[in-house]
Amino acid sequence: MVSISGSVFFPLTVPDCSSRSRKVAVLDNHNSFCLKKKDQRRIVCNCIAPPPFFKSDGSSTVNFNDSFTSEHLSRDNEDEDEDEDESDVLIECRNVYKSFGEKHILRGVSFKIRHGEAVGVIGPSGTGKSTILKIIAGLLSPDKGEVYIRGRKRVGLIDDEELSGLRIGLVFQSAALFDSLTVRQNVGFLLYENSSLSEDQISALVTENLAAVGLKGVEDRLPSELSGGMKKRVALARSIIFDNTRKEIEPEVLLYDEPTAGLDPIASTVVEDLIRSVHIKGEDARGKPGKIASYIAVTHQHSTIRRAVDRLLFLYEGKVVWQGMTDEFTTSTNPIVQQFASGSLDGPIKY
Ligand SMILES: Nc1ncnc2c1ncn2[C@@H]1O[C@H](COP(=O)(O)OP(=O)(O)OP(=O)(O)O)[C@@H](O)[C@H]1O
Repeated sequence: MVSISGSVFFPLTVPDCSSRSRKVAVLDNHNSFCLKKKDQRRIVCNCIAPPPFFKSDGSSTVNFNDSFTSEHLSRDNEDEDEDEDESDVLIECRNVYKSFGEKHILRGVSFKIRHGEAVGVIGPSGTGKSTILKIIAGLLSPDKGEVYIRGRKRVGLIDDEELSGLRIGLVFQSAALFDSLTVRQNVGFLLYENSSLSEDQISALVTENLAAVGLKGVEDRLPSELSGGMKKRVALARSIIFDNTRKEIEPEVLLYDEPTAGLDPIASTVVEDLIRSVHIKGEDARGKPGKIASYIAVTHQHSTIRRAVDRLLFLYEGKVVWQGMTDEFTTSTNPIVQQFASGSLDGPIKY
């Protein structure tokens, strides 16, 4: 199942969640919010049946490899990797193009995200980093090229509801909480809207997921009663909550759009550690393994590159021009990477 976590969907009138309001405002193709009836909205979409090597908790019975162990220039066509094990690929963008009017933003972007990976997307402003996240989330469609979700080509946007196999959550830079809803209603929003769980079951899940991000006893507070850092935690809890009574529980990929932008260095560290903690290779605030299978973080922050991700994709002039492990970023001899890492005005990147 590909699902878009709560951050994307905003209630138009935000009544009492228990009434399970039927109208929401959703992000349209122009990045603004438009009205849709709940019946027309398909949060669950573009899915494939989970292959047998995934267990009900989203973990895998096969060995997943870290896909890139050394830096390399990206090839235009990753189909060449015929001998590669594809069984752990959760998301693949293949030769993706996207223009906005005369602005040709993405011009053949190709990469794969594997189970267990923590990937950063970096590159100069305006190169389409957020755009690629929105395409992966199904909020925008590519003009050309394909997005594969666990090996199945996605057709259409988030309105497709035929297949299952992966949940995708998009976490915006701002916490984007609903001001007039309590923390409980914010975190449980998608479950109130889309599950058949009882109020008590949702409430218990909300408390559990808040505990995973280190928050206790805040369920009845309004967002205005929280600090900025607490709001980010609540937003993260809203992104990781899911209906755990379902027979098949799909792995989840989280997409973070500049999660530490505008934060001071210490607040950034807190968020970076939080991102690590909800990943399956991390340990959440309760000391339990995180639930997020893989994540992609768009970032400009050096601290986030160093602390929160393992592998980097460098987007420039519409393509992935370099990819490698984070420790290779500062030692790379690639002139584009060197200029970006040093912040120099001299080099191939022109502003
Ligand atoms: N819906 C849209 N309609 C028109 N233009 C758009 C739309 N979305 C993005 N753009 C344009 O596409 C370009 C890439 O935008 P995007 O936000 O993906 O870049 P970015 O690499 O994330 O930038 P930054 O690092 O500054 O956040 C920008 O010039 C932006 O103005």
